[in-house]
Amino acid sequence: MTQSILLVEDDDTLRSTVAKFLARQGFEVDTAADGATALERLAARRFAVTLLDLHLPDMSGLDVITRTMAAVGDGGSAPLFVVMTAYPEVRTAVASLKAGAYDYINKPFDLEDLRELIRRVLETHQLRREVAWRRAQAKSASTDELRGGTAVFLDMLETTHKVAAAGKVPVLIRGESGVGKEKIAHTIHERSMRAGGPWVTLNCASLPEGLLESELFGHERGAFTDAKQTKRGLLELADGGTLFLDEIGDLAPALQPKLLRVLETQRFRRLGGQAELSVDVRFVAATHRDLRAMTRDGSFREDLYFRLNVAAIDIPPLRERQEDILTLARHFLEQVAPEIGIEVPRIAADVPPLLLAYRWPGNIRELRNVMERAAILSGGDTIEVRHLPKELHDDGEPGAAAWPGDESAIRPLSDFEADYIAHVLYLCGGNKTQAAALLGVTRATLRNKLAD
Ligand SMILES: Nc1ncnc2c1ncn2[C@@H]1O[C@H](COP(=O)(O)OP(=O)(O)OP(=O)(O)O)[C@@H](O)[C@H]1O
Repeated sequence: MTQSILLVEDDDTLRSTVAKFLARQGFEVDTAADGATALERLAARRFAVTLLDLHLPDMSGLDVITRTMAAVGDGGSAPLFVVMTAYPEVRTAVASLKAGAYDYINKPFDLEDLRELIRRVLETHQLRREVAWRRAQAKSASTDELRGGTAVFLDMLETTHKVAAAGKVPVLIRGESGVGKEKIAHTIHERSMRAGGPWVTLNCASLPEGLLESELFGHERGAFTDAKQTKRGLLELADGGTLFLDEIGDLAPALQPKLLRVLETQRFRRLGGQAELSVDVRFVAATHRDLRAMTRDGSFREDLYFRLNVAAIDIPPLRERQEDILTLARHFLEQVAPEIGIEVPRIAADVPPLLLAYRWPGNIRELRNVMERAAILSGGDTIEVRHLPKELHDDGEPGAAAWPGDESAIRPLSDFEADYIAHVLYLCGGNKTQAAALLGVTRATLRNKLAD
């Protein structure tokens, strides 16, 4: 792949000599003779390396670095600056390294030395990305592992790992609500060579069309009434990394061709902007909808569907991988117990059959909620049937049989109280002070009731 270099130098002779030399080395070279042009070029596209003179007619090279770094922000991937400085200016060189430059070379320099420096900078940068990638891989394997051991799940995981390694190929993840689409998407990012780059997410159903568009593409100052400042869109923030588009089936028809264009060209314009910006982004989309059917009724563009669907991953619903239910249930108990300050509860023998028989319409997210609620209610002891929500007793009919039909089924009042306390605690994310306030009791009373 041809690598691009931006050369910022106001001395015409030096600029043209270095530019020609670098072009002969096989680099694609772009030039700027002042700071303002350099900033424009840097905002418009990514360069493998930017060679920067510190003395520019309109600003110092240091300003160029500082402003670019500020515009990139924490999440973005910063350009690699190599500063060109006259020999007595070592202190300025040090200042530019502090500001974010990668390396520097003293003027006058030998062109061969420059070539060697650029080679080294590119190599080190690549190595750093790889180290970040390996670290992220090791971390994701140890701390936030995906749980599941059924054949369908392992198959799906194998596809995920293959897809992760497949360069920039767009991925479409399909599955019911709560099956783990976002988690799989994140796994793809973490197991890819982009792991060291940004991970950015956008829920296409979360914002009205206009806001979503400016969120994605960014806007120039004055693009619309409220656009007081130029804003970089998520596409720019995801440069060098992965952009996760959740609920892609909800993307407004007007935005579909715009997204298609970015997918195809990796180029776009900010709202109200003239300049074409280019990015290096991998797209991973997810949906619980049947996009194929949506292309037939015209609500989703067929070309966009085919473009997204280059690699597809189907996550099976939880009820189709029953053996994973108990593994996940235990996993969530182990996860939540230290968070709410209890021992990991045991599970009574009559609970697993109910967990297995239930259809889990909300899939893994619902299972996690049920187990967290039950853990709170159990107080760290044993999780019993009464700690499970009603839906699990009479599958899928919440509210039905709320009151017992005959005397033998009547439960003590304290059971209902305990259920209700658990529910409120659950709503408060386990925060006892908040739950006590809502229930109109003191924290001590709540603690006693939980201990009963
Ligand atoms: N294999 C798994 N092992 C452990 N936890 C999982 C697994 N899959 C999903 N989860 C957890 O289940 C919850 C739901 O997952 P996630 O948000 O990825 O689902 P989703 O399909 O994207 O949901 P939605 O359709 O609502 O956006 C999260 O808390 C996630 O951490």
